[in-house]
Amino acid sequence: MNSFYRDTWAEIDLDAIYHNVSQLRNFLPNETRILAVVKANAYGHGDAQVAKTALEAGASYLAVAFLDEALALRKKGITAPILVLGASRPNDVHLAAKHQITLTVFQPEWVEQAANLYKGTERVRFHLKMDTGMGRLGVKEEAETKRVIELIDRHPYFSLEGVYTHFATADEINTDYFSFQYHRFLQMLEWLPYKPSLIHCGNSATALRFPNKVFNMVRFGISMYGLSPSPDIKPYLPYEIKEAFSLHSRLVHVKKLKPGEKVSYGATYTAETEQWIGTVPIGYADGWLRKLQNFHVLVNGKKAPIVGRICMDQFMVRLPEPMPIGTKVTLIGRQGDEYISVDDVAQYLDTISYEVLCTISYRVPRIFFRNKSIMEVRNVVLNGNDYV
Ligand SMILES: Cc1ncc(COP(=O)(O)O)c(CNc2conc2O)c1O
Repeated sequence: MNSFYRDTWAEIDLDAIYHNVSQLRNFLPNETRILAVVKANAYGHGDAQVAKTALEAGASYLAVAFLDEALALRKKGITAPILVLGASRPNDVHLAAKHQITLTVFQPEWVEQAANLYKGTERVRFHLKMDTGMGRLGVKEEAETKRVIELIDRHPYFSLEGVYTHFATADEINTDYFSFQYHRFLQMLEWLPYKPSLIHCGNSATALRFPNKVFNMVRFGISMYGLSPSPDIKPYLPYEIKEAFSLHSRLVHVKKLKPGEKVSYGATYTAETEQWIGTVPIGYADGWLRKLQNFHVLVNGKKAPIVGRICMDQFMVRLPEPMPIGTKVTLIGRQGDEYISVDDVAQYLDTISYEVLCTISYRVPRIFFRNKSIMEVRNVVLNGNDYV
């Protein structure tokens, strides 16, 4: 088990991941498959570890953003089907074939180029992306849709396994645009000369709010990590989900400031009274962003304000009382009766939980807990990303 040499770490509760996926498994009809979205290092939680846990809990498909992420999972021994949700290059189709990775298609020209370039005899699976109103990727017209399918079917080793769309507003209270996209999807599905085996449209919000509108597979992301797709729909979630991510550090320096003394770059903070200041070894290069100045962390179960500018690798807090070096600091998570959620950090930053999670950088080692005990430590700084 490799270690780390700065007292800052993230804790990933894989039991929470297992709980969230198995709850969805019980919530959905038995025939509806669960695809676990593990792109962006599983939203910062650890791609292979989350993938394995989600598969144990009932997921049967995985999804990533681009081909490199899929190849990385294969290198780490993941053999389950993987869908690349984003664009890929026609000349990389041989890699998808070799590693049994499913690609998203949405341009006739792409399929034509891939068919001309691919000389292998291994099967390549595709999911056709339909743009029903997300305005990002996908076919929009009947002619291009039929052309893509015709070109796939014409190739001896290409096969259309799935068709899908993505909703722009499934996490909003108002469902007008959601309904517009859903009905557009129904219309566009009528263009297909046949129904592929997998039809999917639902992200977490759709799966949890409209389980009867997901066809036969859901793409489960944010709520697998225990977070509501948005604060607005949190009261309407059908069952309890558990946050899997927490972030911790330890005080490395404690000092008493006299009135008038300053803290950090720009000397923007001035002690008005005699007070105790602690230094915490995590900064914006770890994804703990400068805009979090004046937010708070937890020390000895109490809130401690972040004072002065956040530095690249450290920040300072005003302590409620003198504390020893090594005192645990919780930036996201629980101490006693106090809790700082990913959503609290997102709200303070005027962003969303997804971005907070994905921003905690590779510099922060991840400690993985399963059955409430440490199963591994992943330190990318020291061991690179190939560490399994
Ligand atoms: C195509 C697609 N399907 C499913 C999901 C999972 O959604 P969920 O995490 O809400 O369950 C995403 C998330 N994609 C993004 C989430 O934030 N920005 C994105 O591009 C996605 O892009």
